[in-house]
Amino acid sequence: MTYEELYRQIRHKQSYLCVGLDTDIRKIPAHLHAEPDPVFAFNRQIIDATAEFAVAYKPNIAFYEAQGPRGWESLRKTLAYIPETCFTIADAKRGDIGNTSDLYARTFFDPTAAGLDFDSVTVAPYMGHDSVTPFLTYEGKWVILLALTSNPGSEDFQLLATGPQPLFERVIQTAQTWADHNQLMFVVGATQAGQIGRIRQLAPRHFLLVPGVGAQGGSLAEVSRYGLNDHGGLLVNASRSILYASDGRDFARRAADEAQKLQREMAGFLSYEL
Ligand SMILES: O=c1ccn([C@@H]2O[C@H](COP(=O)(O)O)[C@@H](O)[C@H]2O)c(=O)[nH]1
Repeated sequence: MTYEELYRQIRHKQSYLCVGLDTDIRKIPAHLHAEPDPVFAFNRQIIDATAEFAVAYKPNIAFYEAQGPRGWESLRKTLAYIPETCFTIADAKRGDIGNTSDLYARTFFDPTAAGLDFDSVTVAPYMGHDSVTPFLTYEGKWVILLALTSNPGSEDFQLLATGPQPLFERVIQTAQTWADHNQLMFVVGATQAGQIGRIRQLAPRHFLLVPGVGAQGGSLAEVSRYGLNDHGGLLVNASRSILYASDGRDFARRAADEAQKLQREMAGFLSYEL
């Protein structure tokens, strides 16, 4: 999906919601365990219930890998089920020496390899340019680079001063020499809303993937205030607050309610920006 297509979806749905498919087999409603593939049965109903409110879906790969071969199959079916009009993110946080990154990229971007054809993958910047650029050789595919993450440990390295700037700012600036806003996004935690204005100055056109509203307590209002640009420019992710709004038979309806609540709030912010 291109930058302009993503923007069109944001305008059309009046939403920059990304639903995180962090599907934990231990948390899904009991009645789904009778299904042949409980994780896919859960995801299918979540996608059906939320697709009108969301422009993106982000399966977190850990939740599927932890299930072994069954998990990879659930992931493959889930990805195939997500509507074409939605942007897809493999939240895998990969990155290694060049030939290894090359294989990670094939895993998520080349459908003839592992049967997966994601639009994007999250990548850790720590190993530098040659660990990231193999992902950028796929036309029409995106790298979403970890910049300033939502967790408390983000302080350990990302905020360390490197000369006059914290390390995460150097990541954002240097990465823009590898790819432009048509192929590169940055992860910025919603819990870091105080930094989003500065990040917008450094990367005015790039999309920011913002996890951390809902269960982690980040503020959608603050993120939107400082992060929106003239193309939306944000994908705000919520996982647990949507997926596990109920653990009963009404889980999909309750997930839709949560997604709609976020979408309505987003529509209010977008009406000033688009
Ligand atoms: O900085 C980061 C980067 C990634 N994540 C991921 O996003 C979701 C958040 O889930 P919630 O349940 O909405 O808290 C999850 O997959 C994380 O691994 C993040 O939270 N922060």
